[in-house]
Amino acid sequence: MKDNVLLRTENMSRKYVISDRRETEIEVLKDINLEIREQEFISIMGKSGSGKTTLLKLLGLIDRPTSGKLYFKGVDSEELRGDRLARIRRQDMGFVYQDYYLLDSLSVFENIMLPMILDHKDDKVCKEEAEKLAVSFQIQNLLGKYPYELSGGEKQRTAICRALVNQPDVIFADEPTGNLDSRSTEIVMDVFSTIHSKMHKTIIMVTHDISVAEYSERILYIEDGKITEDR
Ligand SMILES: Nc1ncnc2c1ncn2[C@@H]1O[C@H](COP(=O)(O)OP(=O)(O)OP(=O)(O)O)[C@@H](O)[C@H]1O
Repeated sequence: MKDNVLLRTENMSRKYVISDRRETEIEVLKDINLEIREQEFISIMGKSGSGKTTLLKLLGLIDRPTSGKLYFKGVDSEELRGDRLARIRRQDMGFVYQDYYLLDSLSVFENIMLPMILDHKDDKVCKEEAEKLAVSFQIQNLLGKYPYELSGGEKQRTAICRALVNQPDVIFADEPTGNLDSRSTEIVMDVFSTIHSKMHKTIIMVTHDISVAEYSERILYIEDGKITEDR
C-alpha cells in the first residue's frame, strides 16, 4: 500500500575482504540509513565503484550487510533465509539487468513465463499473464521469436515483462538502459514510468545517466559508499 515502508536500513555497511597477501578489508557501503516507501520510484547515482550495485544487491536481498540492519516490510533481513527468502525474491521482487539475462534457447513467450513456471503456476494462467504484459509493452508480435532475434530495446522489454510476471511489489533495475541507444532508452524508460504510475510498483534503479534518473521521483547520490544527497 502506498506510503508503507518497504525497505529500511539502520547503519547498514558492507565490507569485502580482498584476498591479497594482507587480506585487506574495504568498506564499500558505510552506515547507510535509508527508508524506501511502497510505490516510490528511486534512482541511485554515483561514480563508478561508489557502491551503487552493492546497495541494490543488499536491498534486493541478494547480498547481506556485514553490519547494521536491513528490514524488508518490517522483517529483519537476518530472519529471511532458505525457502522464505527464495519465495520473497521470486514473488515480491523482480530484477532487470543491463545485460538482460534472457535464455537464448527459450522463446520470448517462454522467457516471460519462466518465473511463473518455476513457481508451478497453472499453464493457462501463465500464458494469459505473459500475453497481457506483452500487449501492455507492445511486444506481442515478438512472442514466438528468440532473444538473439531481438533488438536491445526489445530484449529489455522482454526482461521487464519477465520481472513483472509474478506481480511483484518492487522492481530492482541495474543500469537497465546501459546497453541501449537513445531511442530505445526512451522507450524502456516510458515502460518504467508506466510500471510506476499505472501498475503502482516500487522501482529502485541504478543508473549513471542523469536523463534516465530524471524519470524517477527521488535520486540518491552515493560517494565512496555513503549517501551524500537524497532529493
Ligand atoms: N564481491 C566483491 N569482492 C570484492 N570487492 C567488491 C566486490 N563487489 C564489489 N566490490 C568492490 O566494491 C566497490 C563498489 O562496487 P559496486 O559494484 O557496488 O560499484 P558501482 O558504483 O555499482 O560501480 P559501477 O558504476 O562501475 O558498476 C568497487 O570498488 C568494487 O571493486
